[in-house]
Amino acid sequence: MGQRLICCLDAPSALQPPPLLPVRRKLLLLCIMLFLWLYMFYSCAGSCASVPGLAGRGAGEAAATAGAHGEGLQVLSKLLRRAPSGGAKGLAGSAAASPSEPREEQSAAPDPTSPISSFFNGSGTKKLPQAIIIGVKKGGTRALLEFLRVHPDIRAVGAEPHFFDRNYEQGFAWYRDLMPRTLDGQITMEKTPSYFVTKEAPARISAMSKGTKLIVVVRDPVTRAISDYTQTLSKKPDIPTFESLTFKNRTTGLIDTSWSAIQIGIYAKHLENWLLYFPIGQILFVSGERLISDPAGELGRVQDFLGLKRIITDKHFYFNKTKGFPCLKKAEGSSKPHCLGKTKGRTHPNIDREVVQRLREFYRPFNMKFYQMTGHDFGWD
Ligand SMILES: Nc1ncnc2c1ncn2[C@@H]1O[C@H](COP(=O)(O)OS(=O)(=O)O)[C@@H](OP(=O)(O)O)[C@H]1O
Repeated sequence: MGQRLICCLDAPSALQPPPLLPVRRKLLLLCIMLFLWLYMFYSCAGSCASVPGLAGRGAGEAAATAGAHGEGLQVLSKLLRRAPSGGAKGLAGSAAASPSEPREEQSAAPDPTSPISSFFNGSGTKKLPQAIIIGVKKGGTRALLEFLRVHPDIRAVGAEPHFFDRNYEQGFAWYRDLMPRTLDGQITMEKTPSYFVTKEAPARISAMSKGTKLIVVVRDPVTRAISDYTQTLSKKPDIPTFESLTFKNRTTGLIDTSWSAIQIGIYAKHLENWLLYFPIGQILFVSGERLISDPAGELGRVQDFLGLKRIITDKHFYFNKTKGFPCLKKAEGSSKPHCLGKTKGRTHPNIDREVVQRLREFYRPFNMKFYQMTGHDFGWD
């Protein structure tokens, strides 16, 4: 009996839990926590784009940022990339219909309705934009916005809201809701290139705020028209030739100014409309050509105009020979190089040299007027 007692006291007690159990319990608890954590991240995939630091970026880019923060988060990155990126209410439809911006070029909009996402969106508020890229279509507006997003003090909505032209009746609350959350000192931005040629846009933007800073990326109107035509051709291969659309009467050489591809390039005429509501100093004109040949230089001007520290410099860019354009060494929220998609930098069709020449003559007086109005010679002639 005594022997048995000694034996039982020495042996692991039946009353004590085996030493492995607490470890298992801890492991189980850890697993549950990890699962919950994964679930929360997965659920907020879209909304993470609204979290300061990731604002206005799609789930993929948000994921890339998460991935950059640690090895373990790389698994999360993959999950997030697969996560459905919901469109902001009412925006998806209008953006899909946008003639200036094919859908594949737009960043995924966040899903602000997810309840778990609001947990992550605690800091920052949605504000109406203080600066807008108002044009011009095919000027290089997407490149400018993507480059600006590298700046930590800029938060931009990825898709084109088309508020001041197509969605104005939705009201300012709708518009504000599309915006990413920002902290004090951060600038909210959007770009919709069609604003520049929309008659009502200047009065409407002025009604939102007289102090709104306006940015216009302008490009040689002849190349811009060809770029515009190339985009339409890529969607509708059966359209008439550029040459035939250019003229009302080819024999007399009368240009068809009602064709939007031609009309948009009469910059001086559109600018007059803006100057009724905004002083010229409140509008920055970015050269679409220089945005390609010297992106850092143009970005320097834009940062000055926005009152921001010059953080985006030549260190951020490299020239991608295959793409034929400058690209970002690191897209914001990613460690990987980033070029714009294949709908930017399309090969243009060859246009009859005489037609190009005629168009140059047509635009010359308007260009001169535009140089005079802006105090800047863009060198298109
Ligand atoms: N870095 C970089 N990468 C690619 N493309 C660049 C870049 N910088 C400017 N561009 C020029 O941008 C032109 C498209 O202009 P937008 O972005 O304003 O087009 S849109 O109105 O939003 O559809 C596009 O016009 P196309 O070349 O005719 O396709 C480009 O020439």
